[in-house]
Amino acid sequence: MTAPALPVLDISPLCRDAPGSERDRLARAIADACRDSGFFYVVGHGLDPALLARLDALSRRFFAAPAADKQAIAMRHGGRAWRGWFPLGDELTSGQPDLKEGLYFGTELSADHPRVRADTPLHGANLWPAFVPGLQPVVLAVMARLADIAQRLLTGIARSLDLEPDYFRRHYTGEPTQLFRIFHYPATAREGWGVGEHTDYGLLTLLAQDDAGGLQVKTPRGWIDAPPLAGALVCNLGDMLDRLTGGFYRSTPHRVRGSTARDRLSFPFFFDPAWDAEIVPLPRRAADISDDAADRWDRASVHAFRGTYGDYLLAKVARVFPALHAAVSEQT
Ligand SMILES: O=C(O)CCC(=O)C(=O)O
Ligand SMILES: [Fe+2]
Repeated sequence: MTAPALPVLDISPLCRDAPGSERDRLARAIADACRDSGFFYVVGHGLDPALLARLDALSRRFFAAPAADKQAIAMRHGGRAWRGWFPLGDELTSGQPDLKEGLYFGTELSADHPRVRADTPLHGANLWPAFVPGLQPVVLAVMARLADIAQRLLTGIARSLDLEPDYFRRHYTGEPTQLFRIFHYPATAREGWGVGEHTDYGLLTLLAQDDAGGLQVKTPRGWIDAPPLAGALVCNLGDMLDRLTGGFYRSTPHRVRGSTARDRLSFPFFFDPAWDAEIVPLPRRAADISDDAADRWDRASVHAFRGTYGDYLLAKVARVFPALHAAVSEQT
């Protein structure tokens, strides 16, 4: 395997009681990575490889099942919670059908949670496939671990911006919005993208991937591959860090090649601000907002956005799943 072009950061100083000097050194490396491409690998994160291997095996069992079985948990059954399975071609990340199928999960909320009772979109219970009973505990365990890693990583990002380490947790991620997806890119002779060019919507994405490869990142030096690196997670910044920092840190466009020779599985986890958090620039970043709407993949300025993270996310979801969004909106 050739050495990856993206930096590899050992975040273990954030996961144990490391001396301040070690954390400062890591914060400087985080700042460099965030100022450059906004994509980096993390190691020393403590996610148990055996747990990931189990997730991989169970996911393969799910996707290998006939479509009729998978239909039992199709996203339309998830209603406004936006959970469940969607088939190949249903998601339009950048206006074109992606060559992937997938499972959507989020924070597990029961029917008596106030936001579920209020019919808040994207809130509710997950849908679990009865024919892969082991998936539920494994997905929930992986999500809990990734949330802890993301929260710690945000303390490093805060330090890299000269903020108090718990700045993000205090202001944005005390009650984070968390989305977890399992994507299957079947080997196909069809022309197209596995996922079209886009930026992620929230704060941080942590991605585990199998060894097939296909993820590509738009760096200041052009498109490069982000190949799998054993034991590492890929981390990238989302639109909300771009918005909060006035463009000092950017959400970086990326895409996934359509799989040709073999299938690919990936496991992105999105760690985002609280649903009702108002997203305004950080105190010392408001003065020098640099807008890049003209260069962005969707020509939409993240800096012109006003409102809560929930508003932002919902508008994005409506664009990538227009048919489902229309159907779900009609039910209300
Ligand atoms: O599958 C991947 O490697 C990336 C997926 C992705 O970019 C996303 O879901 O936002
Ligand atoms: Fe993405």
